[in-house]
Amino acid sequence: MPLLGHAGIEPVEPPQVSRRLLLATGVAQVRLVIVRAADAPTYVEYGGADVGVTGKDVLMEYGGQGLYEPLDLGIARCRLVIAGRPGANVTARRVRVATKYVNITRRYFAEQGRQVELIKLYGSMELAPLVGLADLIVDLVDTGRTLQANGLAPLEHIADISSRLVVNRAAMKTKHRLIKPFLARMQAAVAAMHRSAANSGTTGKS
Ligand SMILES: Nc1ncnc2c1ncn2[C@@H]1O[C@H](COP(=O)(O)OP(=O)(O)OP(=O)(O)O)[C@@H](O)[C@H]1O
Ligand SMILES: O=P(O)(O)OC[C@H]1O[C@H](OP(=O)(O)OP(=O)(O)O)[C@H](O)[C@@H]1O
Repeated sequence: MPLLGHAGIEPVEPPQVSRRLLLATGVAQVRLVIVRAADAPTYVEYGGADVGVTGKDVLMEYGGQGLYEPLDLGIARCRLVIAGRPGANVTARRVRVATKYVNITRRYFAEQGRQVELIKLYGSMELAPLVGLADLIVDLVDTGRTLQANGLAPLEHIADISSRLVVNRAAMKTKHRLIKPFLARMQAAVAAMHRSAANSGTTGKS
């Protein structure tokens, strides 16, 4: 929201309070669509929204070639890792891995020629190794506090994650005159955020 504000886009009612999912803004041609992070690529690919914001983890899991990804917003930074009990045997012949990122996980292990059994979960992955549901998990880590609180540790790094701006391919062409200056303003807002984070000694995490 602060980055959008920087780019001159403010919703007329605060989304944290409103129950509306389609919000008017101060700019006549721009409305805000409120969806779950995991649904953002679908809305943008199929034209339910021209532009979207979502995590790189979501985009990697979604896959496909349907979206432009012109800007790293540099917020919501974290890492996608394999985690398990410290010292867990990650090269055992057949390990069970619990995650909501089944596509990423399948790809990652297949590229390394490692055989795994995937268990799809929708959240609280850290619980799975504690109750013997899985040997390993694939999940996001920021401070590491959630892993630590559950007696787990990061074992392998898969990817650095942050929020990205995505754009519908057709809209990029047909609404170029609206989208191009918007992208430029968002880019300037991200640069300004990084400058002020550097000056105040913070990292730009959300
Ligand atoms: N600890 C974290 N630090 C930084 N960014 C994070 C962290 N956890 C999640 N994110 C980012 O926020 C996005 C949404 O988070 P998460 O996957 O936890 O959604 P959720 O809680 O399942 O949301 P919903 O229930 O609305 O679907 C992630 O895709 C990721 O990019
Ligand atoms: O390393 P930490 O700083 O502890 O952050 C990691 C936690 O953050 C994310 O969960 P989130 O808080 O988004 O909750 P949810 O996925 O269960 O909704 C992720 O799934 C981890 O559980």
